[in-house]
Amino acid sequence: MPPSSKSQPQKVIIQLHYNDLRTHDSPVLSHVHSKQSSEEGITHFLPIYVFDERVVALSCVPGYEEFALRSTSTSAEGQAEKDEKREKQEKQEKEEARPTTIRGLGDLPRLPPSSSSTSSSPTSSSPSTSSSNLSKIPHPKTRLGSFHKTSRHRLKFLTESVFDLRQSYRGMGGDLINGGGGEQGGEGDGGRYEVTEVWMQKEVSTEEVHFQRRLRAILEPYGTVLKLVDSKPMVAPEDLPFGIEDTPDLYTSYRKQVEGLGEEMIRPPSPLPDKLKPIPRLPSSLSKSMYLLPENLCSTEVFLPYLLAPLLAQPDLGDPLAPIPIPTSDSEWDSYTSKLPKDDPRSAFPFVGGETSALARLDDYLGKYLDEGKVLGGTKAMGYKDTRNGLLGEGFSTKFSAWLANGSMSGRYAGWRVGQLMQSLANEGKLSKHVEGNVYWIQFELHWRDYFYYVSQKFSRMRSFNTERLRKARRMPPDSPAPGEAGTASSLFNLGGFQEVLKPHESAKTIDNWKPFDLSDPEDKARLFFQGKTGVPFLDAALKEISATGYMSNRMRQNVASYFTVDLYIDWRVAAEWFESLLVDHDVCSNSGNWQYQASGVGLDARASRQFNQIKQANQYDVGDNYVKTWVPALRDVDETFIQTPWLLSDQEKAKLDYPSKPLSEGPDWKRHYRTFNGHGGGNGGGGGGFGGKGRDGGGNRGGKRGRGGHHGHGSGGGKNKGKGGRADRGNKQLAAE
Ligand SMILES: Cc1cc2nc3c(=O)[nH]c(=O)nc-3n(C[C@H](O)[C@H](O)[C@H](O)COP(=O)(O)OP(=O)(O)OC[C@H]3O[C@@H](n4cnc5c(N)ncnc54)[C@H](O)[C@@H]3O)c2cc1C
Repeated sequence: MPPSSKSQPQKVIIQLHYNDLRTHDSPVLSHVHSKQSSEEGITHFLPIYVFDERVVALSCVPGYEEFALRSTSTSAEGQAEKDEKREKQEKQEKEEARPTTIRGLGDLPRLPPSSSSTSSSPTSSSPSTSSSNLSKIPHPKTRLGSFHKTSRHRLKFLTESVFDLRQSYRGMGGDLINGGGGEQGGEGDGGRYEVTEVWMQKEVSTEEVHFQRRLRAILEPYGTVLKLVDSKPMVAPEDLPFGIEDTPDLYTSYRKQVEGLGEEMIRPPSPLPDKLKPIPRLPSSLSKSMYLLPENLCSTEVFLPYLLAPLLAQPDLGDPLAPIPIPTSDSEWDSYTSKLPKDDPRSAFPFVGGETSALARLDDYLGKYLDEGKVLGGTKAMGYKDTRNGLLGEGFSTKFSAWLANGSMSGRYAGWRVGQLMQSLANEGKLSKHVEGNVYWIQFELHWRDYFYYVSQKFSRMRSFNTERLRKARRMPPDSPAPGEAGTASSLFNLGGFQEVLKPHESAKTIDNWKPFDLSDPEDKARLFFQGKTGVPFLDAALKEISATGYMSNRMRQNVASYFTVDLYIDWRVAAEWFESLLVDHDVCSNSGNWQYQASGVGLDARASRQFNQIKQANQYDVGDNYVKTWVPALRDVDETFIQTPWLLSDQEKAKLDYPSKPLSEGPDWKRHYRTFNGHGGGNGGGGGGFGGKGRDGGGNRGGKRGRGGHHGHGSGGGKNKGKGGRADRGNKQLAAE
């Protein structure tokens, strides 16, 4: 039983949400509401979400500027003064707090070991309108390319996810972050609170790891323990058949070993408690150490415009929007919402953020889960592998990635639901080999997500051991900063990537070959790439799509990454940063891991080169050239013979188009796939393949483009192209299978 005496402290567990914006399959909720936790006397549960100023531009958020400037000056004061203040603060906390939702921003609150609160201190909600003050708040940008850390697309998805989480908690009788008073704050009135534990999802990238270390140190003097829970992957680390440091370097070995776990591979999801433990009252002084978001700002509709304003004033390279100035008066703010960009109707990702929509998508794609091994529907999943290489519309792949990335969908739950669908189909006698291959492939892809998560950890750990070897390999003085990037502990962001750790001497030989970039130069190839001006319509379509929507299919991510890293051979990290900024589903391990994988000699790819033949890919996957027509309207009326290769048009015809006259780089094997080509084996599929041929990925796109203006392309191949095709083609086939 929870302690009832007023002199006894009430024990609180805090969950600090980050990339785990859900209540379903939450190990923290299960723990807090377990018998063990009740026996330990845990009486209250406080979930908090912190909009992180390192990744989200907060300069226009009402009241934040004042808070940030005040806390900067406070942090310069001496520790003794701080302690004195805190003592005073604790005394003050004899007052009662009004229900207020908190978003902590900036430094975490210094949580007093015990406190009770009685007074209200609502945060000002009038928007900050002075543009001179706004410049005092740092704007989060990426390191190499200086892109917004979080683009408008992900910001919207994130904000929707946070407020949806709040609704989920409210639906269960709780609240995200807090509410004192009323029904929720009634318990523990006049008592004292002891925060025994703070729980967070374990994060593995450098900045987050540093943050969690700092948090642990802040909490320690108060006797509060930071607990990290590894709730991101589909397969739990403790179930892996190897230690993280022994994670196989190659994906296929990783997957095969993990699949060897059989039925034990994916644990069932954590149960949801019927009723939540109450939230404690907040000390009124909290508003001094933590920015509290007032109730009236707690909706996407109201809050998002303040987050978007700094971004919309300075659109990044490639963004089709014209700049929208930051309002400078109350009346300008009043009309600001009407100027905000609408969602692009061409988007393949037309979804809103949050676990409500995540769970709806799971049902839509994997069927409605009724009971153990009983699932209703699941038609989309039954055609997953056949359609996953599509380019247009929401139906061609699961689209789980954005929810998985911010944790509003659990990876374990998604994988487990795939298993339930297979079980249900087997029970009903509907699991043909073909259907099984399709449904299973979703788990196959989810393993890629886990794999990048685990290898990122493995190599980050190895890297610190190998620093000396790396220094030697690159002939650097022993006391010089670690090779790669100063200040990073992870191999995810180093130019030499995982290979620099695995084979430092070989890596050192090629590392200086990567071409630099200068995004301020209008002719710079990286700049033109980000603007969607490569001159290759198939690629430009994808580059324009990601800028306009924050999403790009897996097929196109591979193509554009191959072009940037192999054909253009520009420092892959700046493109990875551009993706980081834009993607609604940005995930640090999947993004950098995949970029490294595409960049020759950097990632964990057994192949020496992964060069895609962009023309062959366009012929095979851009069914009816609709992808190019959708995203590059300037080429909509170009004849199908030239729409994928407009540089082959006459100068006169080219001059009529608002489109680059030639590609930034033309691939070595492209010509034989040009639709103007009258030689052997042209058209789709190249030598021996033909329209995707027997390639394992062909699926929904297979046979999509037939009989183009009398050009070849039914894949009979011939002459020197007959047979297996070039190295790049073999790479494509392998990739398509993955
Ligand atoms: C250069 C590059 C950058 C990428 N950056 C990201 C990223 O930041 N975040 C991200 O989630 N994925 C990334 N991917 C992987 C993949 O492209 C996306 O996961 C996928 O396109 C998302 O759409 P979906 O959910 O419909 O995928 P589906 O085809 O339906 O796949 C189901 C799930 O499997 C996982 N998955 C599939 N392919 C991969 C892969 N190659 N690597 C890791 N996980 C995978 C994802 O969680 C995905 O949601 C990247 C791929 C490339 C080539």
